[in-house]
Amino acid sequence: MHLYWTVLLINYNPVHGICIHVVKSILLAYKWMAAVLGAKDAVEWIYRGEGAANLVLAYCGSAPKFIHVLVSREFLEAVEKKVLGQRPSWRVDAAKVNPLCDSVLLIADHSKFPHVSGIFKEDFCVSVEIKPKGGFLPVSEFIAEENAVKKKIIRFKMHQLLKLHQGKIRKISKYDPLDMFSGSKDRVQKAIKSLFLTPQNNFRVFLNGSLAFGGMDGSADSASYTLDQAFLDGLKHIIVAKDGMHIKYFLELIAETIFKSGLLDRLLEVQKLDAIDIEGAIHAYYDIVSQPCMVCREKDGNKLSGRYSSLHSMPRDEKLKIVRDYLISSTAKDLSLMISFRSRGNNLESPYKVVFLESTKQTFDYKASFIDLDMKPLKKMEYYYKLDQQIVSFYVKMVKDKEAIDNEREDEIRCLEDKDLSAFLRLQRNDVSTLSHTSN
Ligand SMILES: O=P(O)(O)O[C@@H]1[C@@H](OP(=O)(O)O)[C@H](OP(=O)(O)O)[C@H](O)[C@H](OP(=O)(O)O)[C@H]1OP(=O)(O)O
Ligand SMILES: Nc1ncnc2c1ncn2[C@@H]1O[C@H](COP(=O)(O)OP(=O)(O)OP(=O)(O)O)[C@@H](O)[C@H]1O
Ligand SMILES: [Zn+2]
Repeated sequence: MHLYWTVLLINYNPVHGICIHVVKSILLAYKWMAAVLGAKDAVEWIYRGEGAANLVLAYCGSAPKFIHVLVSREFLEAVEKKVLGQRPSWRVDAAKVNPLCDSVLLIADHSKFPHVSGIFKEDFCVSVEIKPKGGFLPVSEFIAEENAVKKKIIRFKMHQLLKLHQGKIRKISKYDPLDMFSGSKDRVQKAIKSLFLTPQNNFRVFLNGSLAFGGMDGSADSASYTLDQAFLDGLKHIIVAKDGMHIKYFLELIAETIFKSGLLDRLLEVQKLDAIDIEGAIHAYYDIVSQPCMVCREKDGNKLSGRYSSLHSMPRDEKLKIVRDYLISSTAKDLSLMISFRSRGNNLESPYKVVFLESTKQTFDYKASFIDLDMKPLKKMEYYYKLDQQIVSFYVKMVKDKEAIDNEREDEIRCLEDKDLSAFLRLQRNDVSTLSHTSN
């Protein structure tokens, strides 16, 4: 018998105008789904995580699998009440479950292997969730000179400074997406280690579907990254290491899988659909929504808008393609990758891909999936442009401030050196005179 573990996505009340497409797609199944979940059914749904738009619950009951599920207001209210204690308070304040939804979306739980009873005795499963973010430096000719730093420094790194300044994070991430997407095994390993050291909202580990490491709330600054004993004990079920270095080997396993699977190479291709950067795409956007181009209007003062005339004079379908590709790329820059592992043991019939971990000489089944694939909405384009400019200008300012501070420090050091030198010379002169006194 196959028992599928599923997760349930409940749309929040769209107070911030978020995501109604999930609800729309569910209504299609209305006619043929008979069961409606009631308040008592909430016990079978456990909190899995959440983002800005969705609250994600995993099914732990034994009912047959479904694809779309109708729900009652009572079920939604009971679920909201049930998980309240587990949700981060800032998420609770930011959004409520929409009690008017009459249906929710069931999707496969990618943090587990579907359980097939009788085949696997040791069903222990460890999963990682990685949000790799954008992994390439733009080369667009439309990037303004004052923003040229974007071609050298990855956005993630610049954004970290702004987030630190805004209090969204307490320390700068050690992670560099350029390592992750480098195609070099050593650099992928470095990226995984960095994620482990500073997971923020980019790295989580689940043991048998329950969060074991990293922040649950999806915020960039989750408080508890402590390694609890349960996590270490859990890893011992998967990784066989007499030297006790389970974490080291686990990180190697993740890096090996990412490197071998080529998953990020394919993701990078999609990210690169953003060929002309938001500084180019924004012009096409204004034309598509038939609004005057605010960027050209602003730049008119310094006679730079001519530079974008090639974009404004393009045929409409090309402009549409630019914007569509930009939004697809943005989705690819914000999605997460989930990889689940279990020890393969002697089972040769497994339908899953295999990875071999050289350090422990173990073979693992793995399955990898991308999650959070909701297409970014067109209306975000203006916001993307503003955020991009904010990130870059803040970074440039910080670098300039730092240079100024460094220069000031150098001056101070020079001054101090001068003072020390003259003090030293004075001392020497005194010594000489003392010496001459003594000799007299
Ligand atoms: O702009 P970014 O790079 O900060 O990405 C946002 C993410 O922030 P991050 O920097 O990864 O912590 C942000 O993540 P959090 O909610 O902060 O965990 C969202 O994923 C947001 O997408 P959406 O608005 O929910 O569709 C993301 O917005 P998009 O820009 O991808 O639309
Ligand atoms: N299919 C899945 N299997 C297991 N866990 C999942 C699945 N989908 C989502 N999750 C968990 O729930 C969390 C939130 O889901 P998701 O990112 O889709 O929500 P969102 O509201 O769209 O987030 P965002 O703010 O990034 O847009 C994920 O980070 C992940 O931990
Ligand atoms: Zn323009």
